[in-house]
Amino acid sequence: MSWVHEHRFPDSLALAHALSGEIKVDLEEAIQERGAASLVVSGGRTPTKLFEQLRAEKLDWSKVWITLADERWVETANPASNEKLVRETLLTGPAAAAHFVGLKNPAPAPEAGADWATRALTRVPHPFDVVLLGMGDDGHTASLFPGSLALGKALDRSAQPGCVAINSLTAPHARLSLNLSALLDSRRIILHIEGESKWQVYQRAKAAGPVAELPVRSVLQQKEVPMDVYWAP
Ligand SMILES: O=C(O)[C@H](O)[C@@H](O)[C@H](O)[C@H](O)COP(=O)(O)O
Repeated sequence: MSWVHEHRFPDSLALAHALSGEIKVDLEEAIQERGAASLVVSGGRTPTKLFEQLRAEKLDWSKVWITLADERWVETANPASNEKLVRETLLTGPAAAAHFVGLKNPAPAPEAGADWATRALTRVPHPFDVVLLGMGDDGHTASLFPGSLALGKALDRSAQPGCVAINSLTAPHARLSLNLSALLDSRRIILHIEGESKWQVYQRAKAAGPVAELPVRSVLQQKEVPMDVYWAP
């Protein structure tokens, strides 16, 4: 699958150093060419080391816009909040100067908050310069979960880029996710996964099969946006 470039590292720190430098170059080039840069990040445990490296990178963060690939519908003070994770681990140090656009809003549920979040997303320069995705052992990425009733709507490539309320059958919290059209409204997608079990899921996802079974296939099988996979054991 020549469209996807794989990068394997001996450990997560080596990956974080390399990927941080890669993203820095992308953001600097965007600022140089268009006067602004945009980065979409995912939550979860995997990106913490990367965020700790990235926040210290020397670039004009005041010209960088950052948003989320998905959000759990909890208060932003809740430990499960992706916004909380990003504010505490990425938007500090030099990167504190970046502009952050969160997805959580006062709506009582993501279904009621989706339109607001979609409008908020338009404040982030797009096509997004870098979209950083994670993956679960069930093959979800962002909050595109297998078995979710809203998965078909979220994967509809004819839909306008935006946010979709989506609930997982297994993961906690109601969620809001960028739909596939929004994720592909980008110049580069990077899938950052760590651990042997995720590497095995990724190998399955690379093989042909239904996207609904392993929704990460929706970004692995597309040929619109260059894609890299960064992996460490
Ligand atoms: O809100 C989230 O949880 C993330 O956006 C989600 O897509 C994450 O990337 C995967 O669930 C992997 O999470 P871990 O890095 O914790 O394994």
